Amino acid sequence: MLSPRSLSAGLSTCPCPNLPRCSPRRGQTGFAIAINLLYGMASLASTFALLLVSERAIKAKHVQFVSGVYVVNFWLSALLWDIINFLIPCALMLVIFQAFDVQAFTQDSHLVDVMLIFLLYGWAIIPLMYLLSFFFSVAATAYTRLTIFNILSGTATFLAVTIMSIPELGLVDLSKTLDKVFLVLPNYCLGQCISDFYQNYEFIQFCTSSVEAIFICKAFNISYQMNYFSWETPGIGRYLTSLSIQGFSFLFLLFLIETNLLWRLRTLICGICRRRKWVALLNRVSVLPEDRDVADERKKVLESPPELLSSLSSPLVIKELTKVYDSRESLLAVDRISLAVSKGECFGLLGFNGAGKTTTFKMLTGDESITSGDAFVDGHSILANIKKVQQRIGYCPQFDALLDHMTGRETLSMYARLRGIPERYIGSCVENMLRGLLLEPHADKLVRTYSGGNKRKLSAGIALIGGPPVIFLDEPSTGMDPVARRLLWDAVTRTRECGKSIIFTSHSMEECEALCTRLAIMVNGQFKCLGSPQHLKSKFGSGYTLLAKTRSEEEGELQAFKAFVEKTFPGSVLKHEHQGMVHYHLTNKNLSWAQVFGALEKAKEKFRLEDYSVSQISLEQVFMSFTRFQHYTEDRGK
Ligand SMILES: Nc1ncnc2c1ncn2[C@@H]1O[C@H](COP(=O)(O)OP(=O)(O)OP(=O)(O)O)[C@@H](O)[C@H]1O
Repeated sequence: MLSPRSLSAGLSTCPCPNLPRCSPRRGQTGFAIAINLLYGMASLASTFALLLVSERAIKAKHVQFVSGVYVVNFWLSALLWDIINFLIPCALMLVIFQAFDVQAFTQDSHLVDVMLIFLLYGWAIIPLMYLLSFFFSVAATAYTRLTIFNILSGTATFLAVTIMSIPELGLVDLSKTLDKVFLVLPNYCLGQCISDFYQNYEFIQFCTSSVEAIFICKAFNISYQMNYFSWETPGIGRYLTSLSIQGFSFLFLLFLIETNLLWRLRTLICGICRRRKWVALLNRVSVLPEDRDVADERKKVLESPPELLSSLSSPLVIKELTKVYDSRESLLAVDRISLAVSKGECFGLLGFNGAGKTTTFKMLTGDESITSGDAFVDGHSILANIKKVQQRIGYCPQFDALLDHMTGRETLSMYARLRGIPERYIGSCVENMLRGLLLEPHADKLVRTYSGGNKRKLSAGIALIGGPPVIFLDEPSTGMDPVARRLLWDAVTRTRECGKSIIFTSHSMEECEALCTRLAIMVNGQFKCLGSPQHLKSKFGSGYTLLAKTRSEEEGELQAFKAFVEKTFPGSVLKHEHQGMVHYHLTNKNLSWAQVFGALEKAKEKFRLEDYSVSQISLEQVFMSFTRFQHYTEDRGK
């Protein structure tokens, strides 16, 4: 029997060299169309991974999930939209077939058949591109590598099978085996569908054209299928069936990955293997003494069930939350923190770079796995029901997770919709947020044209819109100008006063003093102190701060003033000295304001001080006093 592929490759086995319909040149047409189509489709298909890679890399996808998007909705809507977009160039291709009178694809109702081939190919290749997009974090790299993959998995496999099916090479059996193996590749199936469809049409045309032709076809055992979708060669039934199954399989794998089932399984297995190592790591750290307030908070959380704490108006309960990163060597990033955040509370998480603040947020929003412990939002466990938790939280990540091709207004409207705000209120809600954050002049500009500060405002707006019960803000005011920062503080304060729980990180002590009702200083993944700003200042910063400026040209007077301070306020510590400016910590707790000012007013005349100020110890000084606890591992010292 003659293989249609051997003919399609333009081989000398054509049984009817004198008949124009079966000339080798005509035999090559289907093959050539298939090859060219595969090249085109290789680059078209890889474009469907571009947006996904960027969305995942900048965490925009995560923020959408946190804002309440269901995994199924996210992927099926993406698939539907991409298939529609994919079918547009496919429809143009049909117009080209029509324009060039490619009868095999245009006669009878073949346009519909070819469209079905394209549709099933799209159904299979798009989810495959979605799956492979997980291997990349840069869109351009994803595009080039996926195009190469598509070319190899389409053109190369199609060519290999076609060449091996030449009887003279003696590899027909191998080609048949490979034909079955490559059925798992959408690009291969597309090539075969187009090529075989064309050949089948040619055979039908020739073999049914005259009595002699029927005789020739019988004599040379040329098989053709009147039903183009037949299972037997050159029907394309098995390729189409394979494409349909591939679509379902790739989507199934995608949901396995997205629902973190595979990842959870891996974490569970790794957890069992590494548990002993982790326990040793935790035991090593646990010998350090704990601050009284931190211990009290831990006791409160551990002694009451989270449901009870939630009903007692603590929507966020963190219970012994721990994270160990297992990259090169185990790194304890978050060390058994316990905390209950009440309604209407703004809790500040302060810490040095690499202290573990962002990791805590990542675990609380479902972006990172939890090594041990748990957290509860409105009584729902993160471990058991992350979706319910995500529907109740707003998240402003450390780096802006914004979609560049949308405007600020569109972005806020989208998140308002995701939060479930009724359609009729969305406009006013978005307007209020834009006004509140001073974003109105930029509302209709594309996000990619925004300055860093405006992007930050928009990220904060996304977290605040719709007023979820618990809001996480990771360094929300970074890069904002002073006016914008104050507007953000106002927005955060208004949200807090509406009874929402806010937990935020910042490196600005001024911001913490302005916003926090309570705060904790985190060092090496542990809370080192916890309480209201005033409580921490009183507890860790007794005494006063003295800043004085002498006339720098007179060194003698400076030395005399220093001697005066040390004599008048015994135990005072010189913190800094710079160009005639001295910074003292007056440690004596029993000094009154009157004593300090009285002494300094006299000194002002005597030592010709340019200026001086006395203040209570600042939060920054309290923060700085914890520097000694921070150890910088290779990773920590970012
Ligand atoms: N994916 C990761 N793999 C391994 N180690 C990590 C990973 N992410 C963070 N770390 C390490 O965990 C520690 C805590 O990092 P984290 O980003 O939580 O700190 P942070 O307090 O948010 O710092 P910053 O103030 O600079 O944002 C650091 O030592 C960091 O190097």
